Amino acid sequence: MGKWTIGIIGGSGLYRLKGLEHGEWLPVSSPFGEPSDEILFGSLGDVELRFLPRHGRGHRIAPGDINARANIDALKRAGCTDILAVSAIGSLREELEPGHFVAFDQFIDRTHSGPGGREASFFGTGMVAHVPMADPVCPRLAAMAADAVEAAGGTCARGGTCVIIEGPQFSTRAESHMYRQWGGDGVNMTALPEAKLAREAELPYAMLGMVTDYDCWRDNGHDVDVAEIVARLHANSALALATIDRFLAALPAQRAPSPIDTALDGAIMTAPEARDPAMKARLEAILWRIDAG
Ligand SMILES: CSC[C@H]1O[C@H](OP(=O)(O)O)[C@H](O)[C@@H]1O
Ligand SMILES: Nc1ncnc2[nH]cnc12
Repeated sequence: MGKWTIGIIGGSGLYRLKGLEHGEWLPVSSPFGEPSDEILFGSLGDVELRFLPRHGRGHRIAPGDINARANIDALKRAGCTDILAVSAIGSLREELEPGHFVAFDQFIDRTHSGPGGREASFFGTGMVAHVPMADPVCPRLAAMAADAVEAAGGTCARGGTCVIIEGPQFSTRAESHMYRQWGGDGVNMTALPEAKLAREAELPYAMLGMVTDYDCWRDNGHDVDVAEIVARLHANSALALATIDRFLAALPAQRAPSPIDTALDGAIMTAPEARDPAMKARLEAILWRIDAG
């Protein structure tokens, strides 16, 4: 059993957290490049908190340019044990109305990862690792996030599949219909590769999607636009902040271990003597537990 240090990644409309005790924005450098912003260090009661706005304060960074490796590495260096990500999402289901929340449990990846774009792994040639992603979300965190939405007076679906598109354009109507046929419940541009990297960093991750719009599958002559999304984000911001407060307040005093804490056990394929030393050095924070053990 140990202490919680919760990393909150704020999406569109969530660039600051109010009410943190001794909250201080501090730079955290990462060998993977620049994180989206400084990290807000603070605490609420007994819980340590680290907050990072995914697009940077002022929403400077486009979805495809977010350096998710630097963000996750910096949160790991900042001591996080778990990550709760909050994101705007488009709804692919009639019953998921704007204003509702979804604690997703599955993702479908439609992003284009690779050099110069979204780097989707800390590992690669020189040190090869394959972590399990069958269940990309920590069920314990997701359930607590859904409880927190309800405690704050909101509505939250428990489970659902989010399709992560490359963006920055919204989907075509044909794509939106296809995502529904695939079983998608929501659509977003940012939860991946973030969730994959969190798993490689052995950080349990949950994604709370805030429905800002119906994606364009409805064929009712009203398609998604940014003005509608921003209005919804403003209307929902108090609920999002209250949800985070409730989430933190309801955490058990002690953190029981999660199987995700050891996700790298058995995942690294490269023999110790064949590992690239420079790569190993860059992976210092990700491999802390393994190297310390
Ligand atoms: C403002 S609509 C597009 C924007 O919103 C979604 O998520 P996030 O909250 O992380 O910004 C989507 O992925 C896009 O980044
Ligand atoms: N309709 C949509 N498509 C992709 N990302 C979104 N984020 C919020 N609404 C979205």
